[in-house]
Amino acid sequence: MSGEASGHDILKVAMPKGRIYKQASKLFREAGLTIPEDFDDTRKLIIEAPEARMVFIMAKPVDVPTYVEYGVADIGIVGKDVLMEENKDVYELLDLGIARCRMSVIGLPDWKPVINPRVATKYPNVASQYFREQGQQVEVIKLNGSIELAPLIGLADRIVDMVETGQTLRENGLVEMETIFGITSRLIANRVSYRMKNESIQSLCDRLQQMLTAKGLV
Ligand SMILES: Nc1ncnc2c1ncn2[C@@H]1O[C@H](COP(=O)(O)OP(=O)(O)OP(=O)(O)O)[C@@H](O)[C@H]1O
Ligand SMILES: O=P(O)(O)OC[C@H]1O[C@H](OP(=O)(O)OP(=O)(O)O)[C@H](O)[C@@H]1O
Repeated sequence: MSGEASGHDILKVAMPKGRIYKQASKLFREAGLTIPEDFDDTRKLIIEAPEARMVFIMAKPVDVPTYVEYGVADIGIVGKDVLMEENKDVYELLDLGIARCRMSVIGLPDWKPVINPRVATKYPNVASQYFREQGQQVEVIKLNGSIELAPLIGLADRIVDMVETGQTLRENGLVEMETIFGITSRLIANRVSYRMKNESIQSLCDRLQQMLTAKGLV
């Protein structure tokens, strides 16, 4: 029987450490999966959930598509922002409706157009593509966090970053100029795993989808 697709395959799931994973584990539990009690507090990086027939791999969010593309994880949970930036060869299966925010162009309220403006961002591919499509030539500067600092201290004219409540913008006197796209977390799958473990992956998708629909989340 080995290698055959069945509804009982163990799924290796890449989970993003940080702000998404408590929301994701809540979703899994609401879909009826048994996730270990200490899951939300542990520092372990590989966590077995035998009753759910899953093994969780606790990854840095931006690395989730890499684990899934290489097949060391069958499926993963990741923000649309990371999917757009990383452009990996994975299937996007489901919109989980969690960690909702948006990718925007942000600047100081008195911003004036300049030739070849500098744009700071954690998402250089997203920013380059956006400004290219707008027909604007910009210099993109990659930062890894506290992106809102860049226009405040003169490193960049504008930034491309995520906005959720708008609190970070308000507290730093910045304004949202344009929204590029909306963001939620997605369930993704490795292409081979999706074929080989189709029944297990499809059954998980169905359970999650039913629960999300019942809760009106997507
Ligand atoms: N303010 C926010 N509101 C809602 N969702 C957000 C917000 N910021 C980020 N996200 C979503 O959560 C994902 C993970 O964000 P998080 O801040 O945990 O990761 P990270 O900053 O990449 O991790 P690390 O801190 O380890 O570098 C993002 O890819 C995005 O989809
Ligand atoms: O609209 P808000 O609710 O204020 O949320 C938006 C902020 O959240 C994220 O930052 P994060 O907390 O990940 O910090 P970092 O960019 O410094 O890593 C994002 O980069 C914004 O700065």
